[in-house]
Amino acid sequence: KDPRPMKTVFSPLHSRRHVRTELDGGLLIEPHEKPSRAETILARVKDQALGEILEPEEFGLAPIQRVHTPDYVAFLETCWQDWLAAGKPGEAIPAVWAGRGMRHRIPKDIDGRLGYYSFAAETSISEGTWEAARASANVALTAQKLVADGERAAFALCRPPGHHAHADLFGGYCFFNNAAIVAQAFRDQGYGKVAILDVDFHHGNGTQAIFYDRADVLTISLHGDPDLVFPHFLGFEDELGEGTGEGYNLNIVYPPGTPYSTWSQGLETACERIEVFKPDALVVALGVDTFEHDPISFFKLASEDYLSLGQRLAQLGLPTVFTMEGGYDVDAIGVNAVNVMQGFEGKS
Ligand SMILES: NCCCCCC(=O)NO
Ligand SMILES: [Mg+2]
Ligand SMILES: [Zn+2]
Repeated sequence: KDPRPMKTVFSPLHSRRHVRTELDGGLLIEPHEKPSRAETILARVKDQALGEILEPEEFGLAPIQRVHTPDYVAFLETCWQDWLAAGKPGEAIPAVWAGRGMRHRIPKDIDGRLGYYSFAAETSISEGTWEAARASANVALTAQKLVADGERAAFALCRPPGHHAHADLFGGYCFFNNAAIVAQAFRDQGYGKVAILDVDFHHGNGTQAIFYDRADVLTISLHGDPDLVFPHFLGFEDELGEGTGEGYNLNIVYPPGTPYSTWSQGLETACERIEVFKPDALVVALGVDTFEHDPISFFKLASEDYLSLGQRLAQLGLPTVFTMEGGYDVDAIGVNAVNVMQGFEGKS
């Protein structure tokens, strides 16, 4: 049991992601996934003296490409300049996809490549998105290194988030799947089994897909019913994994209005599954859009429930990396995210 306070990893480069648009309800709105989210959490970490705050080390592309395909990474690196070179007036937004009966091949044109490499249209790209996404992955990998070097737990204050990103798809405000990159880094460093627990309101579709046929990484997500909310096309309870991975994916789905008293039953099921799996490390994809006042979600967790969540996770007794995912009530995001860490550290 490590008595030392939990370290937080944060990069000011998150602010290089500052898109002006998000397609929502037929309008281009101010994006929910905005810089003040990370700044508010950072301020709360400092206000609560949670622990030391570190800037990330540079890990390069190799650990990213252990999860994401080289062509996808290359696409993200040049997307904005390709879009500008094509003379487009606005931010880069995908608008065309291969529907049923069409071909999944990689077009030359930037509009075609935006569609090929995404699954949703709300996630605009502009200048600095690449740099911010790379920094977010470095934040996650620095937290993983802290834990691998002996810390009991570390908080990767990631922005942009990652759990919706597939091996070669962006969407849901995500580009690099930070939680998956951390899990794969643990595996590459000899941790035989890793569990990823996604407590974000939304299904971690990217994380599920990346490890779906593998038994060495257990993926679990609690989330709003995909029949009703994003990501709509994955995250149902009958998705159990495939091939070698069958039995190593668990989705726990809840309806609108779900309070912590109900949600925590799913958390208990998840924790019991993790205990049976006996992993060598735990990655928690931490979204706090489960909050009762979150503008885009429909669960009813209260701020104090995040203390309980942290306490429960600590009881697993595993080396733990938290990767920041969603949460859009910016006034409350700092208290809610840091409550998880303080609960983990024993605060009730
Ligand atoms: N209308 C798009 C909603 C994207 C989901 C964002 C999120 O918080 N995922 O965890
Ligand atoms: Mg989730
Ligand atoms: Zn979310």
